[in-house]
This record gives sequence, structure tokens and C-alpha cells, in this order.
Amino acid sequence: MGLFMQFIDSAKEQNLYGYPLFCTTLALLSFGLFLLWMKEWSIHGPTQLPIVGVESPGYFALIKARRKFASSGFRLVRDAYYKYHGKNFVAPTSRNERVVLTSRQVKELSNAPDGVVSFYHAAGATLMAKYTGLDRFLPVGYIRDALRIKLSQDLGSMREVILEETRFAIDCEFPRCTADEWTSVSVFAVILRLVARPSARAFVGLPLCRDEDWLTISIAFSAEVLKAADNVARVPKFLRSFWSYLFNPGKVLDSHKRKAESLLAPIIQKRLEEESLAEKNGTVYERPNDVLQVLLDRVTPHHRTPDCLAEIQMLICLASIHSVSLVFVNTIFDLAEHQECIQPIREEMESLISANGGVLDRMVLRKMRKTDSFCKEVSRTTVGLFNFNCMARKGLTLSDGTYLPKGTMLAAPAAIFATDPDIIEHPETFDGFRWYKRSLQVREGEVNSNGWATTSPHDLVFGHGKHACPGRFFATEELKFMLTFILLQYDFKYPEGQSRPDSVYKGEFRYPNPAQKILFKKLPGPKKFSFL
Ligand code: HEM
Repeated sequence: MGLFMQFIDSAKEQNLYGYPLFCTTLALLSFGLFLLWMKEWSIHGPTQLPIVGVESPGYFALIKARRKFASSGFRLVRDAYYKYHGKNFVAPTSRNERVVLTSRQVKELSNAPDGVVSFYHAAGATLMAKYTGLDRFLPVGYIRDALRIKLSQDLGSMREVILEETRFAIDCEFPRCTADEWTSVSVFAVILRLVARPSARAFVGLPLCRDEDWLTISIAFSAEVLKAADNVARVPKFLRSFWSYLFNPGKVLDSHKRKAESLLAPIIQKRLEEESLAEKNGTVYERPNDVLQVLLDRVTPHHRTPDCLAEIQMLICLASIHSVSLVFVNTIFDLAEHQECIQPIREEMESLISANGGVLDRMVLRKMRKTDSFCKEVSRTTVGLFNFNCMARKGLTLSDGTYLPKGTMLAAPAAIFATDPDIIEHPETFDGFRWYKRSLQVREGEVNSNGWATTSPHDLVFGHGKHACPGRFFATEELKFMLTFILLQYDFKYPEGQSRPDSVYKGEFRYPNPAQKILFKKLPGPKKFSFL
């Protein structure tokens, strides 16, 4: 600071103030000093908590830490979790700095009202919704409510349609394989479309779910959202409005929304006409069995438009298709690696379906404890770094005395809880039947908390509490349906000399390697069940 004052004094003596270059330099220097002054060194300004990856004092150390987080986020957070054991610290993600919660704090906040901690505001901040044009429906509870009604409470009524669409999807999307030789399949691409089809059937019903344009945008929308959010996140906060005004990062998203609107419009119009006709004739309107109809029945009248419903449908696709696909791809990768698990799972499937008269229904899916256990283990070992992302909507003091100022972004280290030896035995071992074996120890009358869709303050694959994933029962059933179709018809393995590829890590995200191919072969003999 002394040097800076000396510089100003000498400039006064030499009467340099008139020079534009000097003034610009001075302004830039002042701005730089202001930035340094505004930022705490290695602690998070509002909370005074340490920031992971900041090694030296200064604003630029934080910028460097953000870059480090992008390449080694998982490792940095794991190290900090054990270093500050049971205490909070801050993770500098590419989108924002997040206070990392303990599982006790997750428990405490899991049912907090939206006015205290908001998941919608956190999702909005992470998706840069204000700049990408996604902020219209994120804070409205339509999606959560519609999914809870249709895909949780009323999921039983959808069994037939999901089953039918899964069979259709396998017929359309799964490459033709013979029993004589191995066929190489790019599983990532195939699975995205396999998942998109029954999902679309549940979300918008026939005939739209089989429309190629609808399938394309329902898959592409998520990738475009992430691209647009990344584009804005690169720009400093104070320039984002100006940047989005100049470059409109949500342009592609808008075009997807308009396409979805044009496809939905005639369907919505037909449904509304049929409903009013039924009302006029005093007959009962046969409500289509899908999420779109629940939305039509529940949204306020000014949102009952193709424009609004198209945007809501795109948000549902954003929340669902990629999450399910990633788990599905990882499950195939892990099954191919752990061949010893395939036969016991297959046998369990066959005996349950046979005992049910050859019918695959929800009761059978519920009894598939080995499949459930395997998928839960896949989810445990591949979950993203953070879940339970939320924002403090007002200053709050937790019961352990931690103060979180208004606006603080919070997250729980789901991937680190999932491998903490204090929480789980032998966390580094992949044991496909870990949860099955545990469920056998549950005594009669006790609750079995080993199910895949079960959540807890440290089992955050589907979040926890009030904002736990409302699509998880649908997702787990959809996946078990598809796995049954695949396991009862095909054998699969890695190409010669290959094994499970490492996941791809990017900041807080991890993905199965999209380039990995798997070899498939049709099982010999006739089909075992007529539904296949
Ligand atoms: C295996 C697949 C899935 C996984 C792993 C998953 C995971 C999650 C997680 C972790 C959350 C909570 C967010 C957080 O804690 O930060 C969540 C929320 C949500 N999920 Fe899923 N999900 C899956 C499938 C689905 C499906 C199929 C749908 C729709 C049909 C869906 C719709 C939603 C919605 C709307 C929310 C927000 C809920 C709210 O804000 O209250 N998810 N999901």
C-alpha cells in the first residue's frame, strides 16, 4: 500500500495527471486492488470458512483454485473432508463457491421450508437460469407435484405402458445381434435413446413419444443447457447480464423450446377440445395416462398453454433422461466387469417371473433384490460429487452453531459419504450383492433401508428429504424393466483385453466413458417368456 501512495505522490510531483495512459493505469490498478481487498485470502468471505485448493493469499489464488477444482474436484474435496473432519469448508466449483455440509447438517436441513433453504434457487444459480432463460418454471412446484402424483403415487397404473414402450424401444434401438457371434455396441448412444422412449411415453404419451423430432430434442436439451450454463459461467459475475444481452447463450434452448411447443400444441388443443366436449355432453373424459395430463389438470389457467407446457416438459427431460442413462451405462459396464453377478441376477429374474405366471409386473420388480442391490452399488460408486444442492434464503444458525449468511450456496459431498469407511464397510470394494446380503439380515417387522430408492442423510444418490428425487421410483422401475429385457436375451462382455474404463471427471461431475464399446450376443434357444 505504501508503494502505491509513493507512486501517486511522484505522479503528483511530475504533474502526470493529464496523461490518459496514466489515468487508465491508475484506474486499473485501483480496480485490481479493490478486487484483492474485496476477497478474503484463503477463506470464504461471508462464512470465514477455508476454501479448498487455495494455497496462497490473493484473489488470483481463488481463480487458480477454481481451475484446479475443474480437473481434480473429487480429490480436493475428499482430502478436505478428512482434513477438516466433521467441519465445514468451501468448494470453489466453476459455477459458484459452495459450503460443504456434514451429514448431520443435511439431516437438519432436509425438511427445511423453501424460504429457509431453496433447492430451486440453487438449481437456478447452477444452471445460470437467469441468463439462459430457464428461470420461469424452476421455482414453481409444478414439476415436483406432477411427478409425485403420476410417477410415484399412481406409478402402478403406468406399468403396462412402460413395459410396452420398453419392448418397443429394445426392438427399435437395440442393434441386431445373433447367437453365433459377438456384436460390438456403442452402449452410451444406444442407451440414451433406449431411456428416452419409455420416458417420453410416461411424460407425453402416444403418439408424440414416438415422434423422432420429440425424441431428438428431449435428449439434446440437457447437453445444450450444460453448454449454455458453461458459456455464462466463464464470464465474471458482474459482466454476465451484458454478456447474455450480447450473445444470448440461451438461443439454442429457445429454439428447442419452440420446436417442443409446435409439437405439443396440436396434442394439447385436442385434449382440451375433447375435455370440453365431454363436459358439454355430460360424459366422462378419459384422461390420458401421462404426466402431461396431470400438468394440464393442475397448472394455473394462464400456464395451460403449449408454450409453458413445452418448457416444463423440457425441464422434466433435463432432470431425467441423462440421470437414468448414466446409471444404466454404468450398470452395463459394471455387469460386464463382474460377470460372476450376471447369472445369479438372471436366475432371480427368471424364477420370480415364472412364479408370477410368466408376467413381469411391479411386484416382481420389487422382489428383484439382487438386481436392486447391484444397481444401488453401481449408484454408490458412480454418484456425482455433490447432491443436496441448495441456497440459504436467509441468514440461519444451525444447531451446531454454524452461521450461514443469506445467499450462501450449500452442497453435500454425496460421493465422499459413499466411500467413507466410518459410514460403509470396505468402501473401495465393489460388491454387487452388498445390499442384498444386508437386506437378508433385516428381521421381520424392521424397516429394510437397503433398497436402491431409499435415501438417508449420507445416502444421497437421490438426494434426501423434502427435495429428494420425485422421479426415483419411476427411474428404478424403468431401469429394472430394461435390464430384465437385456439380461434375459443377451450375454455381454468387454472386447478382448479391455476392462471397465475409468470414469471421466469434470469438476463435480463424473460420467462413464462414452467411447467404450461392449460386445453383445443373443442367448441361444427360444425366448423364455412371451413378453420379451
Ligand atoms: C437414476 C436416475 C436419477 C437420479 C440418480 C436422480 C437424482 C436426483 C437427485 C440427487 C435429486 C436431488 C437434487 C439434489 O439433491 O441436489 C433429484 C431431484 C429431482 N429429480 Fe431426479 N434423479 C433420477 C431420475 C429422475 C427422473 C426419471 C425424473 C423425472 C421423471 C427426475 C426428476 C427430478 C426432479 C424434478 C427433481 C427436483 C425435485 C425437487 O426440487 O423437489 N429424476 N434427482
